[in-house]
Amino acid sequence: MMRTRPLKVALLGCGVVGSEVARIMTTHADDLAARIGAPVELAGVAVRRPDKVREGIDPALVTTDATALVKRGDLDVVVEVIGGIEPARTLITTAFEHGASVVSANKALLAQDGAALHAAAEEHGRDLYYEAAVAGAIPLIRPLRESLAGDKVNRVLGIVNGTTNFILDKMDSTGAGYQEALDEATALGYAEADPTADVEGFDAAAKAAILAGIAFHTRVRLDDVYREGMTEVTAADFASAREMGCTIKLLAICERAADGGSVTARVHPAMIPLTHPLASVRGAYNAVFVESDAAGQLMFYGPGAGGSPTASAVLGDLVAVCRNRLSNATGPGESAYAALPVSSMGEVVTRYHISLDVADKPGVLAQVATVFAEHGVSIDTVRQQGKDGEASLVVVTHRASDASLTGTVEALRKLDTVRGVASIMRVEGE
Ligand SMILES: NC(=O)C1=CN([C@@H]2O[C@H](COP(=O)(O)OP(=O)(O)OC[C@H]3O[C@@H](n4cnc5c(N)ncnc54)[C@H](O)[C@@H]3O)[C@@H](O)[C@H]2O)C=CC1
Ligand SMILES: N[C@@H](CC=O)C(=O)O
Ligand code: NA
Repeated sequence: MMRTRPLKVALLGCGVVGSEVARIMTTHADDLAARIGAPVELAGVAVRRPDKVREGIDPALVTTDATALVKRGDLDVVVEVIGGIEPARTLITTAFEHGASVVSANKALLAQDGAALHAAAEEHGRDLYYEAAVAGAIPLIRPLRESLAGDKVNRVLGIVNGTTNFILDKMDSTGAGYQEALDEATALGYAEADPTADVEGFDAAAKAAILAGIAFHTRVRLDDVYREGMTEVTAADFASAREMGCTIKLLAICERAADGGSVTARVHPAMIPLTHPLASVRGAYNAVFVESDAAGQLMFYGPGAGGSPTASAVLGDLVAVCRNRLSNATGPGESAYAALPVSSMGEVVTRYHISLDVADKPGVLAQVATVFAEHGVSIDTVRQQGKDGEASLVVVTHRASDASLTGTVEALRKLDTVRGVASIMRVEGE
């Protein structure tokens, strides 16, 4: 039966995502009411620039005082799509204190302060939902939190940043320059307010922290995630990748150790075979593999960024949270009972593609091979190309620990015959 008193929703932030949330709340109002069992009313919209014309939003609802809005006391749900740490964190905790549940898209905040925010939600008997925070429109948080709650997840691997996938895809497929591709991603609403978060891997690392925490029922913070961005990926790297039948993607990889006693989480560019499903993820799309004991391998794929796709995830959470309000229930909170330590990057085991500039003379290959052997890193293939007394040597290893590889590279740099290490890239997905 439909309740007549509307559920009151406040929107904090009306940018790329917020404006789409407001639009869909209006255009789909009847369907949302039918699905929830009560109408949903936009009770206030906090913005930074009040003079901006916002189509479809009653100017009487607009305020620059987000704090007063969340303190009203009559709100059922606060949707936080401002981004960043403050004032978002204080606004969310204030919303809980004043009786509202919260839907957020803020991965940076959740990766840093997720535990405290979950605790605040629990203390006040309210919900904290954030499907939009990881991989945009793709349902991933809810499947991990709910659908896979009876299984044991061992690995989560994928592309979780739309901006960098868009840039890498353009560089690979059209030869576009980095800045040109980044400007386009920004204009399309994919990039963070400060795109450094995207290109330096902070955004993907925040998402990896959130995914690892939920998947492994443990606490993983942004600082626990090893991070390398994609700003150093060059056209030459793409050429090398192509010669190996690979492309380059920025991956987030969260793994449970084989003995189950610890986890790792990392973000870095990696070569993957063109035959791997992740290689064909184009533009701002994301794709994530989840591997678990009982289910085996699952793949989640879809738009990972952009106003409308992200608003879809926010609206899905809004419906879920509103339903919970009507039944005086709350959804699952934080599950961190496993309390697993997060191991350092040195313990991660994978394959490597190393490109060296070396002197083109007899014995160099043997010297280089000896260094690899001394560090216990087994070589899979070597390719050498000579040019005017110099040569480029490309070594692809078998699986080795990151610590052994780091030791190998340090020793290689000390060889007189090695002029430089042109690039080191991990090889995944084989
Ligand atoms: N754009 C995207 O594709 C996605 C964004 N997100 C997340 O959604 C959130 C919002 O992102 P966007 O909409 O892209 O950013 P945006 O920069 O377009 O929008 C944020 C809005 O908040 C406003 N704002 C800033 N401080 C405020 C304050 N104190 N009070 C009221 N309004 C304030 C800004 O003026 C701006 O209009 C961020 O946490 C972002 O990481 C998540 C998934 C995808
Ligand atoms: N900047 C982010 C937005 C979505 O999370 C991205 O590009 O993925
Ligand atoms: Na999502």
